[in-house]
Amino acid sequence: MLKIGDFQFHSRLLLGTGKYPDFDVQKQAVEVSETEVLTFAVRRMNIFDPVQPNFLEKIDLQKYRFLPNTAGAKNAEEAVRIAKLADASGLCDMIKVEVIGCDKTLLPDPVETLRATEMLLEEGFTVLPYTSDDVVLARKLEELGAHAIMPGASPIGSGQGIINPLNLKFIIEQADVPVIVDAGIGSPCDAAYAMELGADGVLLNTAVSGAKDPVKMAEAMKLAIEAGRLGYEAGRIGRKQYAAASSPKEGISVVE
Ligand SMILES: CC(=O)[C@@H](O)[C@H](O)COP(=O)(O)O
Repeated sequence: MLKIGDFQFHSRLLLGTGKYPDFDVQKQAVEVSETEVLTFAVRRMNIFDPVQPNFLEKIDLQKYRFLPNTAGAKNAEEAVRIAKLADASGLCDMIKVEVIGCDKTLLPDPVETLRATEMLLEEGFTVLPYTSDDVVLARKLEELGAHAIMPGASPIGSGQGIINPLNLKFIIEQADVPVIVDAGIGSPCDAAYAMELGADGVLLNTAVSGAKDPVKMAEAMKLAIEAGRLGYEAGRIGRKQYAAASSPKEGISVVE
């Protein structure tokens, strides 16, 4: 079970809703992924305009928890404003703090992310900050009271996978709240790797929505996250420099 604040989930996959070829493919991908948490950028979703087509019309709203993000915010005050807008829409169970500090890399602004997290916690939100893979910043976010920490694997939409597994491992080891690896996942092996490192979940979007077959990829991601988690729980073997025979001869009398 993945526990974030007051919520509990069977699925450890948090799925983004942007950039699908069309709403029908998106609906199928969401269903096949078995995700229980959908995330979307408040600025992109037509939550207040009933005339505009909206993906949310296609799905059973009761089946999901919503994690809107504050994409577009350049500072903490803007993030809080966007979060309140999301809250007013009724589609905000938790809020993902996303304060981008660099337009080229879309990496988060650490100072404003910290401030926004503090302000939103004071407002009573369940807060999941998207952060870089900075170990100290992750600890500070947790100390503030963040309900989960979401370090990036690599830049949003880059599909580069996990660039710094060591930092992710450090963040996971020190955290007492869930660690959700967010952004940059390119393929199922990246998602499985994140889970094998001990992550509690994975948030991804582009790897599914941009795949040649988003529905198949959604299923692949689901399976990869399950496999990675199982592998983590099973405990992998240690790495050795040299070979160790799979069928040891010790203790067996061999007739030559
Ligand atoms: C949808 C969302 O929240 C994205 O900002 C998120 O970070 C996913 O990134 P990828 O598209 O790289 O999976």
